[in-house]
Amino acid sequence: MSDLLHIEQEAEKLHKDGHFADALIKYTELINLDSFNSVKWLLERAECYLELTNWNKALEDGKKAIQESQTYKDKNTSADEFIIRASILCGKACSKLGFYTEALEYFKDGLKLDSKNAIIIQELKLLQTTILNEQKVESDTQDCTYSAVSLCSQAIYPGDDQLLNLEKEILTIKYKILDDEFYNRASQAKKDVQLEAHLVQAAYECLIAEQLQDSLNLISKAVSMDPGNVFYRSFRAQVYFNMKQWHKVIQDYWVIPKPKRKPEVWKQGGKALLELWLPVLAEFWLRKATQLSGGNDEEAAFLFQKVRVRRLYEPLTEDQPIKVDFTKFGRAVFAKCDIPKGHTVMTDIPMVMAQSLGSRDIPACCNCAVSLITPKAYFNDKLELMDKDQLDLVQEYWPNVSIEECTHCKEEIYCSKLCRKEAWDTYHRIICPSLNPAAAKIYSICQTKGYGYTDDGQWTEIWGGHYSPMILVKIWAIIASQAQDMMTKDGLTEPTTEHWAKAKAPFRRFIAYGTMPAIKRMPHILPVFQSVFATCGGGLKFNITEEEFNGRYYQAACNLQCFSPSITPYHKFMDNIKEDIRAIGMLKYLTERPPEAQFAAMCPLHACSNHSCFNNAEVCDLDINGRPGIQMIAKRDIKKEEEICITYIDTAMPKLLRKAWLYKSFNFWCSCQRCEFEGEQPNECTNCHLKAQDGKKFLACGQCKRAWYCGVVCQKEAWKKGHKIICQTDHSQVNSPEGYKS
Ligand SMILES: C[S@@+](CC[C@H](N)C(=O)[O-])C[C@H]1O[C@@H](n2cnc3c(N)ncnc32)[C@H](O)[C@@H]1O
Repeated sequence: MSDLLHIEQEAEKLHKDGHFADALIKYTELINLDSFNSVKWLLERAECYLELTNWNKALEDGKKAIQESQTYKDKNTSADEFIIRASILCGKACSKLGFYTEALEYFKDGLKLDSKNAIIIQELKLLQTTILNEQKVESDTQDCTYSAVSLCSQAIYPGDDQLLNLEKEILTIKYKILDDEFYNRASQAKKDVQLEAHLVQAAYECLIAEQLQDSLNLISKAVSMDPGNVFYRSFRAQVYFNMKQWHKVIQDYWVIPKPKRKPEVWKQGGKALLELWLPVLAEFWLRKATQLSGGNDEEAAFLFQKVRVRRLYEPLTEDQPIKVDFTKFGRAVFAKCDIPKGHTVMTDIPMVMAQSLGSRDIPACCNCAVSLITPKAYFNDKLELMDKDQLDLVQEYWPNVSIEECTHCKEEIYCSKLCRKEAWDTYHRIICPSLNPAAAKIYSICQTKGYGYTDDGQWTEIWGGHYSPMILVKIWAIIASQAQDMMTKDGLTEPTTEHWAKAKAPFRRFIAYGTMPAIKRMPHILPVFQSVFATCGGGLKFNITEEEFNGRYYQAACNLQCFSPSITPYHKFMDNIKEDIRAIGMLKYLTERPPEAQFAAMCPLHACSNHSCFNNAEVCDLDINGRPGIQMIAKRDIKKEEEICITYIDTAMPKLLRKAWLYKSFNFWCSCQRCEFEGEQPNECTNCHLKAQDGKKFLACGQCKRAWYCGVVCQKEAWKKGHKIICQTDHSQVNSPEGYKS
C-alpha cells in the first residue's frame, strides 16, 4: 500500500471515530504530500476544525479550497461540488464567528451552483433563526431610539477661527453691530424704575397680543432709559425675533456681556445668525447654548447640526435637484423639486476608491477606475482565429488603451499621464514602495487577495474585510499627503496639529459604526498599516493607532458603494462597429461581456442617503466626464421635499430578516413605510396584532403574501392606511460583488 493511501485511510478512520485533532494532523500531511487532491484534504481538515470549534481555521481552509477550486475549475470536474462544500463550511464558520452577512453570502454562493441544496437551505434557516433570536434579545434590551445628535460632534472645524473673524467683520460692516455700546450707554442713562416697570408690562401685553410694533416701541423706551439692562435687551431681541429683524436681534444680544448671556440667548442668537446665514457664528452660538444647558437643549444641538450640514453640503448640491439636511436619523437627502421616475436624482464623485481584491486582475486605472481592457485581454486566444477583416476591425475600432505604470514601482497602472500625476500628488507618493519600502507588503497582500505571511512566518489571511485594504491605505495616504503639503507651504519640517486636523476634516463627513473592533477580526493587519505609515514618503510619520484603525474600518464599511466603469473599451468597440458590415463576421467572437473591474468608493453625497425598504431611488454606475462614478435614479416619481432613500440590503428579503440585517450591520431598526405595513409572521394580524390561536395562521395578502389579516375588516383597513402603496413585488435587490453590501 502506498504511503499516501495509508495516511488517507488513517485520517478517514480517525475522522470517522471522532478523533478530530489527530485526524487534522493527518490531513495536514496529505495537503503537503498530495497537492493533486489538496482541495479535498483542505475540506476534510476544515470539517475537523469545525468539530473542534476552531472557526477561524475552518474558515481559512474553506476559503483556500474555494480559491483553489476556482483556479483549476477548467481542469477539475468536481470543482463545483468542492465549491459548494466549501461554501457550506465557510458559511457555518462565519455564522459561528458572528459574521452573519458573510455567512449569508457563502450560502448564497453555494445556492448559485445548486439551488436546491438541502444542507444549505437548512443552514440558511438556522442562520435566520440565530439572527432573529439575537435580534430579539437585543431589541428587548437595547433602546432602539436612535439619537443622531448625540452621535455627531460639535468640534470646531479646522480653519473656522479665520471664518469666524470674517463673519464678525460682516456683522460690523454690513449690519453695524458694535461691541462696546452696552457699557457706554449704560453709564449715561437716567433711571426711573417705576416707569420702566410700566413700559415692560405694557410691552409684554402687546407682545402677547402680537402687536409687535407697539411692543417694540415700548420696550425700546425702557432700553433707552437703562441700556445696560440685560432683561430689557433680551426682551427687545425677542420682539425683533418675532418681527424677523434678524440683525437687530443680534445687536441686542451682542451687547450683553458673554458671561451674562443665558443658554436661551445663545440659542435665539444662533437662530438669528442662521437666518442671516453666518454659519460659523451660528455654530459658535448654538454650541454655547448646548454646552451651557449641559447638553440638555436638544433643539440647540439639533440646529447646530443643521447649520453644519447645510454649510458642508450646499456647495456639493448647488447644481443638483437635491439638498442635504439634518434629521432625527442624521443627515438625509431631500428633493429640492419634483423628480420624475427615471430621472437623475444626483451624481456623485468618489472621494476615495479602490479596486476590489477579487477583480484585481482586470485592468483598470488605479486613480480614476477607467477600464483598461485591451483587445488582447478581451479576445485572448480568439485573436489568432480571426481573419484579416476581423483583425482590421479590432485595429480600427477598439479604442486606443494606453496603460501608464507608476514609473517607480510598477504597482499601480493608470489610464493617462495625467492620472499618474494626480495619483502621485494625492496619495501614491506616500505609499509608493520605491520611496516607502514597507508599503510593498500592502500591494502584495492585495495581490494575494488578503493573504500574507505573519511576522512569525505563518501564511494566513491578514486582511479579512469585504473591501480592499487599499481603501484605508488611500485614506491615510490622502491625509498624509495633504498634511505634508500644508507643512511644506508653511516652511516646516513636520505637520502641526492644525495641519493634521485640516487634512482629516473632509473624511469627517462619513459616519462610522461597528459592533466589534476591527482589530479583533484581523489582528495581523494593523502592524502592516503601522509600518507603512511609520515613515511614509518624505520622512513623514502618521501614527495609525488601534482607535484610528477601528474607526476608519467602520467608516468605510458603513459608507462604501460598489461600482464598475459603465463605459469600457468593449462598449465603445461595440458602438463603433455597429454600422460596419464586416461586424457580422465578428459576432461569434463577441459573445461575452468582458469581466468588469469592481471598485468600492466613498462618495460624499451618497453617504448621506438613508435606507428604506421601500426606496424611491436606486444607485447605478455612471460615466462623469469620462470618469467612472455613481448616480442615483428615481425609482418612482419623487415629490419636492420628499426624502430620497436608497436601500442598503436586498429588499426582496422578508421583513424580519431585513430588520435583523439592518440592525446587525447598521445599528438601526427600520421604520419605513414598508416595514410598517408588512407583517412579520402568519400567526399575527399585521393590522390589529391579534395573535392566532392554537398554532393557526391568518390568511396572507393575496398579492404580496407579506401581510396577514384576521379578517376582511382588518385587510381593508390596512389596505387603505398604507398597504396598498407598498404591496408590490419589484423591490430592489442589491447585487454586490464579493459579498460586499453597501
Ligand atoms: C451611510 S449613513 C447614511 C446617512 C446618515 N444618516 C448620516 O448621518 O451619516 C448610514 C447610517 O445612517 C443611519 N440610517 C440610515 N437609514 C436609516 C433609517 N431608515 N432609520 C434610522 N437610521 C438610518 C444608520 O445609522 C446608518 O448606519
